[in-house]
Amino acid sequence: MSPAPPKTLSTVRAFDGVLHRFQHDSGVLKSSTVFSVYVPDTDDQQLPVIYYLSGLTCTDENCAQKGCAFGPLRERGVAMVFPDTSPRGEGTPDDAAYDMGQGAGFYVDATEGVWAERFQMYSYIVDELPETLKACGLPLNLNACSITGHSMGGHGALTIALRNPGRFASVSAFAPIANPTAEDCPWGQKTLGAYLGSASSDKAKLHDATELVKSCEGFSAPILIDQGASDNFYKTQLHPERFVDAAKAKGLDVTYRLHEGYDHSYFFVSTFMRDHIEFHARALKK
Ligand SMILES: N[C@@H](CCC(=O)N[C@@H](CS)C(=O)NCC(=O)O)C(=O)O
Repeated sequence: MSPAPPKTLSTVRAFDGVLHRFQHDSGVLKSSTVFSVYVPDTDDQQLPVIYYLSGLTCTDENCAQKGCAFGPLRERGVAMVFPDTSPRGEGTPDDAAYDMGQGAGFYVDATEGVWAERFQMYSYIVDELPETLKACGLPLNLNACSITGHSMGGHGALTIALRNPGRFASVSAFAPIANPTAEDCPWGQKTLGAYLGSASSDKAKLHDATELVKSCEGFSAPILIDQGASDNFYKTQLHPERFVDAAKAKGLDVTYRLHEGYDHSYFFVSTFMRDHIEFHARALKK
């Protein structure tokens, strides 16, 4: 079934391009949802696309406002799509804590309890969002795409890329939650446990980049991961080196950079955003 056409909420000019904000009724999320797309000015009707998946508590706006992505996107002639991080609105379940419920969809298809009906962010990003983008009237080539994300969104980018080999030209992550089913990842234990029944189940391991990479077949896209050494969540939640070691053992093309002094915030993300955009632009041949 074709998704309902999106409605334009706003357009704003920035860095010789336009940030478009759309709303649509998502059949997958069973709610109204919002996403943004930055499109640099161009005569090219076939711009490649980078999907940016945000972290806990974020909407489509955090990275658009603080990620410093537009200048490098304009220079390379690449568009960027910023989805929300969960379903929202009337009738959508939530949790009092910031790390579960609205703003914390974890890019999985929930199967348990109140979450199962709407918390279907994996299917939304993989299937419904690209279909919806086709109806936006923008000059995008949705067959030429890469994916990146921050924290929970880095987890989303890595797991979605690994589960869909050949779909993304490249994948990158800023401080990803890289091994969420591990006992020393409280975010994964709690929230994947709630959404999928148990964080140690085979179902949950399909949403764990470190577990997926150990058994991935046919995946050859280059991978870039940046991590701040002064990130409070580095050793207590994220564990990026576990993914990097497993990817290297598999012979994958992975670059890992640990940056002294950087924390988990958008000061860190924005510092290295240009590198990520250039990394993806090379893979997208821009
Ligand atoms: N609020 C949480 C942390 C949540 C958090 O750090 N979220 C990150 C992604 S994991 C973020 O991007 N926050 C929004 C922002 O900085 O704009 C806490 O106090 O520990």
